[in-house]
Amino acid sequence: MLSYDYENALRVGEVSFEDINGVDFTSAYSRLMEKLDNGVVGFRDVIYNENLDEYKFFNGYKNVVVVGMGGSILGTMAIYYAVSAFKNNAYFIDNSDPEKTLSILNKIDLNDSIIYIVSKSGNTLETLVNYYLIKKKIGKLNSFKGKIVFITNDGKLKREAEKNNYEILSIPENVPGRFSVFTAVGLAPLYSLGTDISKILKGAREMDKLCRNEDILKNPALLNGVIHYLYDKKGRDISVIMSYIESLRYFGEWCKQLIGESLGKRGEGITPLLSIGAKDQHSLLQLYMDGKKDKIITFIVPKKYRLDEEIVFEDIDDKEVCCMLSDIIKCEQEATEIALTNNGIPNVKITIDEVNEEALGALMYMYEMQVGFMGELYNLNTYNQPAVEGEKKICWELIKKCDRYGSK
Ligand SMILES: O=P(O)(O)OC[C@H]1O[C@](O)(CO)[C@@H](O)[C@@H]1O
Repeated sequence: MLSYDYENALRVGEVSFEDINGVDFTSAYSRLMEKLDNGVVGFRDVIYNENLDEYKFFNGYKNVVVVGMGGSILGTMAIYYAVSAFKNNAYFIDNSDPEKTLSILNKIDLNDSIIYIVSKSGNTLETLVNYYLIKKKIGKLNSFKGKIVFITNDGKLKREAEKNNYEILSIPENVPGRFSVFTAVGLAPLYSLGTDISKILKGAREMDKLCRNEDILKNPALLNGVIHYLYDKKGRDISVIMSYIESLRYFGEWCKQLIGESLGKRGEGITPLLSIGAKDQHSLLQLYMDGKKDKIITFIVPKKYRLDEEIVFEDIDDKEVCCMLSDIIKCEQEATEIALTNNGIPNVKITIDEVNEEALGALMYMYEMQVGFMGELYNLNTYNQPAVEGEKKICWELIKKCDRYGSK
């Protein structure tokens, strides 16, 4: 399912096995388990939800449109682009970029679409405006035969959904947005996208068994968390997440928010930097090899690529080589790992069998637990994001000044 190799982070670099034993990870483990057992935070409970029928809306629409920001859409995108990368029936409206949003809405038939409006607070500006834009487009249709589902708990969007009798799904209040992929937030749209949502949860539950292990060497989430915590303390506060498959690009985007928004507090936190192999060997490997010693690399690699083919080519010595396409990218990852290790750059590797629902469930749950453990190590509130509120207040004031008809 998933294996975690950490030797290259202890054999080279500034962190030793003794350093690990010097961290009171047992207390951090206990504090997180207590929070999970007492329901202070609920991202573990939701993976044991047996009643998935409430997420299973009619999935016979040609288009699935998801509108949301941050944790309300990134988890869905991570799994969709990983598992369904070869389909093209999903449209993610995840920004306030008019070109992107209008290029989607001007192209698709909203009558043959199921539309998810996702916002836990119900007050996120971008999601609100994008909803009103869709409402405007629907208003111009003779009749709307699509379906609109709101996934929200509160705010303006909840009131709008109730006023219009739209379908409403709720999110457990004790699950922060960036931890909500295993709730209606991810599972309802992913069901409409033809993803096997029960396999996603199966993978998460398998990983949860490992994450409950107090033996750190058998608990990948705890061990990876302690290693990254220690390297941060040694000055390596940039966590490069380098996936050797394009379909994990949005998994990286989801990780970025999970790590950055959970741990970036009180002047602390590690900085996620996303890379895709093998291509970023030709853009950032120089920096990783010979730049500031402030990075630790995490490789994420599949054992098997779902599409593969034999290739025959001549190498630079004009010698014929016959191999599989996947042999090329696997050699590139191995060569990069060896080169970085030889250069004293610490690195860890997460290997999954292949990119599928179970693997994504396991991988995403591992990172949720890792961030949970790290939040306890830093002794901070992992689950809020107070620093983002200032910008929102300023933006709402500026928006009022944009009102073209002065209806203050
Ligand atoms: O789901 P909501 O309430 O629309 O919030 C969207 C995102 O905005 C944030 O609150 C940050 O502004 C994230 O934590 C959250 O995932």
